[in-house]
Amino acid sequence: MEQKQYQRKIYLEDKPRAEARDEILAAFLQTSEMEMIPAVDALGRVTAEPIFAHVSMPHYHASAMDGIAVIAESTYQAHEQNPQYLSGEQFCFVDTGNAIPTPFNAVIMIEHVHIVDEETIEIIEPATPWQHIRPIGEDIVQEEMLFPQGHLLRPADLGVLLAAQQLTVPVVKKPVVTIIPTGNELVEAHSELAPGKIIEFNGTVFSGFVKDWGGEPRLHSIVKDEPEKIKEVLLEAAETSDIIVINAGSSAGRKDFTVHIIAEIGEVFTHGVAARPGKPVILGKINGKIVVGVPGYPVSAYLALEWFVQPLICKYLGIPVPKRQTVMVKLGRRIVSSMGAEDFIRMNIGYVNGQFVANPLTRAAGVTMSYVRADGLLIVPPHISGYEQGDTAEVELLRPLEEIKNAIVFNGSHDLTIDLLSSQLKRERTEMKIVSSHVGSMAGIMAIRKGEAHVAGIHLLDPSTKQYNISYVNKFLADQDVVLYPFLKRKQGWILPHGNPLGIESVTDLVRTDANFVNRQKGAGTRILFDLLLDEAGLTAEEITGYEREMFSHLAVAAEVKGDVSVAGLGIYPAAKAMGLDFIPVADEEYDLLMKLEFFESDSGRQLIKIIQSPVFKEQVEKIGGYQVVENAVPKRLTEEVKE
Ligand SMILES: Nc1nc2c(c(=O)[nH]1)N[C@H]1C(S)=C(S)[C@@H](COP(=O)(O)OP(=O)(O)OC[C@H]3O[C@@H](n4cnc5c(N)ncnc54)[C@H](O)[C@@H]3O)O[C@H]1N2
Ligand code: MOO
Repeated sequence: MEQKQYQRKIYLEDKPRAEARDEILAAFLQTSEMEMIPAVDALGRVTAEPIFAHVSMPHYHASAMDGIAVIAESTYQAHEQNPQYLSGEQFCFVDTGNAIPTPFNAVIMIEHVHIVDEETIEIIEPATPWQHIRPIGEDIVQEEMLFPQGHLLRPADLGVLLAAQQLTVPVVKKPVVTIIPTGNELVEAHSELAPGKIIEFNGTVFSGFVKDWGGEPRLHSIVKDEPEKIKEVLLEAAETSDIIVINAGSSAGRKDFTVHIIAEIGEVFTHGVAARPGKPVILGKINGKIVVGVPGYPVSAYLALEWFVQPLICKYLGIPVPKRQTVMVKLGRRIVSSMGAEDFIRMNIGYVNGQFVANPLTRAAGVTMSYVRADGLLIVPPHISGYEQGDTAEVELLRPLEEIKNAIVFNGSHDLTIDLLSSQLKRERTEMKIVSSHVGSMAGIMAIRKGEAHVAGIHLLDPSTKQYNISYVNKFLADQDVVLYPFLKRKQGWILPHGNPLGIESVTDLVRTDANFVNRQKGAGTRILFDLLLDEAGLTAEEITGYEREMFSHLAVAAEVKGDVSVAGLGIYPAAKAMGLDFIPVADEEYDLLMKLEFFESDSGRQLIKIIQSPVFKEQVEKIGGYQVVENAVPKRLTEEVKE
C-alpha cells in the first residue's frame, strides 16, 4: 500500500508553558466518573462525594480505664479520713473498652481502689459523673461528615471509614491514560541489542508517574513509525481512554509525523513550548480526548509529562496539583540560560557550613542518570539569561530535605571509588551518603576554600617538587585550617587501543607515530601529569596532535580510544579496563582527600575515615585493580606546616 508522505515539520512554536497548559485544561472536558469500592482498598483514592458516618464511635458508653464502674453520686462522701465501702451491686469491675452497665455513670481507676475482699472495695476519693468514660460518639458521631468530596484518602482515613461502618465508598474513577511508545528503533528490554536499537523504557517510567499522580496507566506495545498504524492506535485509544500520551516523533526527524497525524484525525493546539528540555511537545485533541505528544528524549519526556499530564489527571480527580517543597540555594557555578524560554536544570544540592549549595548536572535530555541523581530542579524563568556563580536562587526539591542535609558534599576530581565509599557509608549509616560533582582537582580546592564542599578529591602533581597535592593546598589554602588525608595510590598510564597497534609507550612515541591524543580539561591532574611528561621529554604541546581535544573524565578518554585505533590517551587503569583497552602504567598517583579541619573532626568526617580504613572497603577498592588504599594514613594539617 502506498504510504502517505508527510512533510518534515521544521519550526516549532515557542508558546509559554502556562498558556499551553491552560489551553488544554480548558479543552479537557471529560466528566469524572464515580465508582463504589471497598473502603479497605481506597488508599490513595479521591472521594467522589461527601462521606457520612453510618454509626458512632464508640457506639456505646465505654470505659476509658481499667477499674470499677460506680454511680458517681454514691461516692460523694468518700474522703481520706472517711473511706467509703462499696459492695455487691454498688459497683462492678470493668476494663478499658468494656461497656458500662446501667445504672453506672463513672469509672474509678484500679490504682485508686483498695480491694478489701471479693465483694467489697474501699475508696477515699469521690468520682465525678462520666469520669473515665468515653461517651457514645466521643470520636465519631453518627451522620457526621467524615470527608468532603475531593479528599485524598490516607491510611488513618481508612480506619475512620471502617469504624463508622462505611464499608464501600464512592471514589473518583482513575482516569485511564493510554501510553503509546513509537519508533522503529525501539525494542523490548530483554531483546538482543544491535547498534541503533533502543530499549523501550519511557513507557514504564510514564506508567509510574501516572500511577503516582492517581491515574490508571495502560501501556500499549511498541508501535512502528507507520502513519496508518499510529493513526489506528490513536483512534482506538481515543475510544478507550480519558487521556492519550504518545511518545517520540515530536521533533523534526524524517519519521517525526505524529503532529501531522493528530492534525489529520483531530486538532493540534500546540507544537512547541518555550521550555527546555521538553520543547517539542504536542498538545491536541482526537475525538474529544486530549492527546499529549511527548518528546522521545527521556528527561524531556518526564518534564513534559509533569507539565501537562499531571494537571489533567488532577483536574479529573478534582484535586489541586501538588507543589514541590522549595529551598533557597547558593549557586556553585555560573548558569547560562537563553532568554525567551524557561530552562529546567537538574541540580545537585549539598548542605555545607549551614547553607545549601547547588551545582548543575548535565543538561543533556538523553541522560536519565542526571534526573535520577538530581536533588532538585532549578527553573530559570524566560526573562533572565541565567545566574552568576554565588547568586541565590530557589530550587524545587526532588528529594526530602533531610536526605540532602545529611549528605557529604564531595567535589574535585572524580574517582570510581567514591561511589563505593558512598554505598559503604550508607550501609553503615542509612541516613548518610555522598553526593559528588566532578569538577577537577583545582576546582575542588576552590570549593573547599569557598566553603561549598565538605571534601575534595585531588591529585595534582607539582612539576617542580614532583610531589602531589601539598604545594597546591599550601598555595591556595594557606590561611585556612585544612587537612589533607592520604587516600589512594592509583595507577595512571597510557590508555591504548587493544593490542596497542601503534606501539606507544611514551610521549615521544605519540609524536613519532603522529597518534591522535585525547587530553583532559585544564586543571585536571592527568593533564598536569601529561604536561610534565612533555616537559621531561623536551617536547611542546604544539608537537602533539589532539592536545587541544579536552575530555572531562577518564571514561570519556577511554571511550574515545575505544572508537579509533589511531587514538591514545592518559588516564587511570579502571577506565581502560572498563572499555577493554590496553594500559601501560606511567606513574603512581597520589589521590588525597582535602577537607576543612572542622569537617574532619565532625561526626560525618570521622565516619568517612572509619569506612576508608575498614577492611571491607579496602578489599572492594583493590578488587577494581590499579588501586591501593593508603595504609595507616597520617592526615596532614597543612596550615601548621606552613606556619613552621
Ligand atoms: N533537527 C532537529 N532535531 C532535533 C530537534 C530539533 O528541534 N531539530 N529537537 C531535539 C529535541 S530538543 C528533542 S527533545 C528530540 C525529540 O525527539 P522526538 O520526540 O522526535 O523523538 P525521537 O527522535 O523518536 O527519539 C529521540 C530519542 O529518545 C529516546 N527514546 C524515544 N522513545 C523512547 C522510549 N520509548 N524509551 C526510551 N527512550 C526513547 C531515544 O534515545 C531516541 O533516540 O529531538 C531532537 N532532535
Ligand atoms: O527540548 Mo529537547 O526536549 O531539549 O531535549
